[in-house]
Amino acid sequence: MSVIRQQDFIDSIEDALQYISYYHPLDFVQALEKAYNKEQSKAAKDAIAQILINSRMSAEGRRPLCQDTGIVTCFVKIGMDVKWDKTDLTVQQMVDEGTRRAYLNPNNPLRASIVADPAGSRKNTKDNTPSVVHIDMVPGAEVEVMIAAKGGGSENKTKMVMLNPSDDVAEWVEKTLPLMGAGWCPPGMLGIGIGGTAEKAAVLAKESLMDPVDIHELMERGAETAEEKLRLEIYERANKLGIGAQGLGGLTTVVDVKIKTAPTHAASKPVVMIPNCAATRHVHFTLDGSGPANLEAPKVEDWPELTFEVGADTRRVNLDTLTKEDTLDWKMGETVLLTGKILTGRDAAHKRLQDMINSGQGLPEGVDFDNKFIYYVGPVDAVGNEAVGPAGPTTATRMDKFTDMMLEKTGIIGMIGKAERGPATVESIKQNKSIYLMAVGGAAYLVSKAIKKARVVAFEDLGMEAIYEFEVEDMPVTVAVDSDGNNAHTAGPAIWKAKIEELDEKLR
Ligand SMILES: O=C(O)C[C@H](O)C(=O)O
Repeated sequence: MSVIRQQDFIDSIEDALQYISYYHPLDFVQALEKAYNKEQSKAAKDAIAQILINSRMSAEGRRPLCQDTGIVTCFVKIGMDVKWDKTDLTVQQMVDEGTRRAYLNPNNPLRASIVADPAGSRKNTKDNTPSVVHIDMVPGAEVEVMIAAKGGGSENKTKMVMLNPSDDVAEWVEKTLPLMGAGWCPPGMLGIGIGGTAEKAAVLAKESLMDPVDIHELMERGAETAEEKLRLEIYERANKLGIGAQGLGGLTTVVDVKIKTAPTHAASKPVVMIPNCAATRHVHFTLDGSGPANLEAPKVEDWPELTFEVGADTRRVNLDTLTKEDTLDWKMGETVLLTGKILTGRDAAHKRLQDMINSGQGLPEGVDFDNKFIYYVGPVDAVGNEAVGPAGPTTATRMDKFTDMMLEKTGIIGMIGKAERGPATVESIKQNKSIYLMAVGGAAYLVSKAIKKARVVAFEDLGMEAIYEFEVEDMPVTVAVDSDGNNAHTAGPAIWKAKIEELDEKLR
């Protein structure tokens, strides 16, 4: 029997969430470094470089890797021989208390992303609670915790299917992965749950993502079980799709595939696939009654030292004098350095803008989109002398439904975000002679260094979803859809899928 102090548990949760906000797991860094060294697609290699540079900067600066500091997801395995020193708080309440403290930490505040009343008012709870807690009673006298901060962009791409018993899981993954686009910020991991019931498969998929990256070890020793064989097959088929980093086309889409299974009904084969993004964050600790968890800081020397430099001939633009005509010769794939003012806005702000425009109220006071770019972002609050905290792009695809309105009614020149736009939006960008630029998702701390000033101009009550004005200096972006409708997110993967087939042919 061991006695676990509630305070030790809460302190450990708080420490763990702070820790994973700025330390990528080292196994993931090493997997990304391998992918970087192997990558032949320039766009994908540059994106991985930015993710790795960002990762090192976050570890050094102890600031979040990504502006989306996630929804807390916690697996707690409680030994049957454990006794708590007090019983006033439930395990859910203890995890929530640790979460609250971690997210409101004044030295490294994390972004509060959780909204209550999801089908109604969607009001931010302001402290990132409640967390999602899975509790298991297990043999023993310890409490084992696996905790993650899961980004919304990758969670949104979860897929579930009830296959027929004889259906092939690898085939389903190969068919489904391209439909998930790039909003999950590849390269990352795929967690796959097979069996049980529908909800059991989802929990298995999520739990599988808590394991370290070890696919290369598996390749070396060879598969021994059906699950291991399937992991290798899916890893190979997924990477042959050519989706690549940020969906720009390239050799590495996934750095590992994890599978967990459970016995299921003879009539069923439930399968859930959950991707983990480039900002994969999780840690594992055990409490035995001797005090809180002691999470050792990794050595920053273990991160690769990379540089990302744009070419001397890169287009530099002054946003404060830019017009739509100036952007007409910007070409898909080109890097552009932005200096000047941009306005931000994401899901909740777009919805409110739409309501205001439709009701005849027009734009809120102080908001003038004329000849401006809108940046889809929800930043972390600033500390010290930062203008703003980590502020990487959010998934632009979610804003597709508002794009006609923004292009036709507000005077914006174009948009900045991450991931692909749908076919109708690409067509609308072409018709309106607009442009869509992308920044690298998962390089949020690096991106924030280009933001020199920030102020809220409207919708302050929306928290991180308010409309901000940012003043940026040499903010690097890539033209993802140009004014002729050329689209990097369809062209890149198609080119790299064909190149990978060619490379395979040569190796045969
Ligand atoms: O909420 C965000 O900032 C980003 C989100 O995780 C996304 O990837 O779209």
